[in-house]
Amino acid sequence: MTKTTFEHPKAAPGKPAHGAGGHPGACPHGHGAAQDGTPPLRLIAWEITRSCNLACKHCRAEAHTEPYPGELTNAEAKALIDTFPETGNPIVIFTGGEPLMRKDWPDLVRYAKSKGLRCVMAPNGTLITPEVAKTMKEVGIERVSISIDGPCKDTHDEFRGVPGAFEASMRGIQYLKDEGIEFQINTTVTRGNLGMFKDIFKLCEEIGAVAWHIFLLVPTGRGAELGAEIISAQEYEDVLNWFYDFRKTTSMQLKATCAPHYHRILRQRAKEDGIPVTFENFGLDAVSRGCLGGVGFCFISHTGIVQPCGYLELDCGDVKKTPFPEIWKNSKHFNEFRNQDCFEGKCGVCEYHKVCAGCRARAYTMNGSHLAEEPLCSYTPRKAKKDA
Ligand code: HEM
Ligand SMILES: C[C@H]1O[C@@H](n2cnc3c(N)ncnc32)[C@H](O)[C@@H]1O
Ligand code: MET
Ligand code: SF4
Repeated sequence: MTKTTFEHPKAAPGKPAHGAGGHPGACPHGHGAAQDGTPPLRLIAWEITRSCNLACKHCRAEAHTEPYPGELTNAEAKALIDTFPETGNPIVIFTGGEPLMRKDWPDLVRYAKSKGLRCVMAPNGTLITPEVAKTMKEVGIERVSISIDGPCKDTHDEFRGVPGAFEASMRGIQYLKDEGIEFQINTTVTRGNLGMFKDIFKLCEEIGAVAWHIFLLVPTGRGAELGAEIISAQEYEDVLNWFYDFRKTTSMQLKATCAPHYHRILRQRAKEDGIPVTFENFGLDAVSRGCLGGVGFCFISHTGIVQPCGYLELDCGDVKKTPFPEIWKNSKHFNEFRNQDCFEGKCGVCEYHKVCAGCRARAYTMNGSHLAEEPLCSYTPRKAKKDA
């Protein structure tokens, strides 16, 4: 059975990820920035439906099982896909909600593939049957992410709100493996599972995940009620330093998402270790950056609202009213994110801004503005120190 290999969005070895416009989110596929300096899109997270069969405690979407009104129709969804290639050559993440709850998902993926787009999917894993896995393979899904937030059924099911979720996801993973579809595990970091990290990683290894992506909890949606689960700035510093060291012990691809300050920590630690931050030494992390929202990444909601990411409900445009490439190019907020001068507090003066930029969603939910400083970063920029 042939195995699909998902190539990461990265710069060609030896070449910087920055395009002609100098944006760190520039195109990994050799396409430079547009003539006008608009950075090309690398990744689109597209919430094809918000309906979901689970009830996770932290869910940014506060997803429920019932249908949501206003979901893009099949025709609207295809018209949107038609516009994707104009923005660069983005990888499309078919997400949700639970993307498998949208009946026409195979048709949409087939259509996107016919436009030359690379497609990956982010189901929670519980609805993957042998037939679903076969269809995924047939339509050309290149990688699937499955979220696992605890190393065993008790911890995972408690967090995901539905008994049996862990075992159903594990079964789903087995069906993916049977079809030779590669998968990664996504884990949300909370105070509750911090102590279980080694066990979660061991599980990823045992089941044969190609990557482990950790997502640092954003207190939005149902996650806003999880105050006590949000770890402190110092705990973030500790866990991201641990992640830096742990990376050296495994060949599995590790990535910290919604943890932009990891890109600062990586550079601080690499400098101490005397290791240049190159693709050869650090893989994707060397050529990517922390918050890619509006710079190389965006999110499109089930109704067609474009956002910097799923965790920040900042309306940057409506694809039903404005062509998506125009939104990507002209959105006021996206242009703010492309210019450090627009940032407030220490993120506005930080020498690591270009590789970090802080989590814009946490800035919004915890500090009241999408341009405020990252609330969970303990670093004091050199310039802020001088001015103090
Ligand atoms: C290949 C399979 C992958 C799948 C299925 C996947 C899935 C997801 C999903 C579901 C989200 C959340 C979207 C949202 O609600 O906003 C996300 C976020 C994200 N992913 Fe992935 N991902 C994959 C690979 C990657 C890779 C290789 C990268 C590296 C560049 C990446 C970078 C990101 C970024 C930057 C975010 C947005 C969160 C942020 O702003 O930091 N993903 N991913
Ligand atoms: C794509 C990933 O996003 C996670 N996810 C869902 N809601 C939140 C939140 N509030 N904060 C961080 N991650 C979240 C999912 O659990 C999935 O693993
Ligand atoms: N439902 C999927 C998961 O939990 C993707 C979206 S989460 C808001 O991984
Ligand atoms: S986090 Fe994902 S799986 Fe969980 S309720 Fe939300 S959409 Fe569903």
